Amino acid sequence: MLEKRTGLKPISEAAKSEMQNKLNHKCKPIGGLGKLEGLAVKLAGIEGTVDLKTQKRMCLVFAADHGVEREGVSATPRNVTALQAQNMMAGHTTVAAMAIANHCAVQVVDIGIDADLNDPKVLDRKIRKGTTDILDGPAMTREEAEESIQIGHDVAQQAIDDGNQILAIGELGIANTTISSAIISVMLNEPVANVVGRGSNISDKRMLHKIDVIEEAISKWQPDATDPIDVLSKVGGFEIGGKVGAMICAAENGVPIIMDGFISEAALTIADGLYPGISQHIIASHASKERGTQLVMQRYDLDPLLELNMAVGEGSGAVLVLSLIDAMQSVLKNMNTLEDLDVFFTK
Ligand SMILES: Cc1cc2ncn([C@H]3O[C@H](COP(=O)(O)O)[C@@H](O)[C@H]3O)c2cc1C
Ligand SMILES: O=C(O)c1cccnc1
Repeated sequence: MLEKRTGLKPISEAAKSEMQNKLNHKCKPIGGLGKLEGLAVKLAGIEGTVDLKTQKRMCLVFAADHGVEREGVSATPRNVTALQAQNMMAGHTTVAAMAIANHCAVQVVDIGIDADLNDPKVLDRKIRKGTTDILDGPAMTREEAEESIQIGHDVAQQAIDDGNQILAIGELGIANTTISSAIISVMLNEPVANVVGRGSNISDKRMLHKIDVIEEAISKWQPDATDPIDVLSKVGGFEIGGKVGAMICAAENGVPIIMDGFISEAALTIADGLYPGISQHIIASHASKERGTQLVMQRYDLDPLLELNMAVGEGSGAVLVLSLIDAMQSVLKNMNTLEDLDVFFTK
């Protein structure tokens, strides 16, 4: 199913230089808006126009459970995934609260929660009730890995067809910083200890155990870094596949997609393995507190806009970037140009 895709919409170099030119003519020092100028230029390149379309936005939150939670790698048990999924659609989690402040809709997608939710607000695209414990077997079959990507693609396409002009992606899944570390370690060929972090705030002792668990799983199943679906199936998670599919779909449609923290980083390594260069279509929001973040950003030539020391996930960092995008829209619309005011630089 992956081979049949049409390909990513090319980045418009013309729109990028037109946007930079526009910003250079605003009545401010050249480059004065720093990374915010890069953000506007990148958005123009993705959308293929300087008339940015950003008003209608949605955060897609892929939620799933993980067999490896049984190994004691997290600060809470797995039932928090289901609890937070419903709490989120009621408007009361971190990303839900921040989305309200940023005029962003939130849609939770149950792609593998280990519970019967029966909540009409949660989109039911469950593959199965959580992955296999990666110490007992591969997390999922190859078919399930492909299905997870297809679901993410379908859900993102629906969001775009419904008129959303910009997407943010988040997740829920107790133990998903463990599997994200495994994926990043394999895809970047980095020792596990260089990428792993404290997730939802675990102790030193638990973190050492987390490293052991990941190393054991990688050595047991030998995921092949040249085959991203193999990596996703052996040490991945359903919500990561969902994010991969959403990234691919957005890039095909020329719709900007804002990644969140560490779990998005793991998804990016898989998406880039399938579509090299896809990071040009993706906005990096914040630098997650997890250790591997800098390695991922460097590898894919990304420069996160925010450094807030956050470790929540859910899409919280991605949604915060919407306020920066709104600020740039206002700059583009309301600021005078140098010519309007007869200002010239002498340097
Ligand atoms: C109360 C609570 C709310 C959360 N919201 C997001 N996460 C985040 O933490 C989890 C990943 O961390 P780990 O790999 O350490 O389990 C995911 O559910 C992620 O969304 C939460 C975690 C907790 C505990
Ligand atoms: O960086 C993240 O995305 C993250 C960190 C801790 C817990 N959940 C997510």
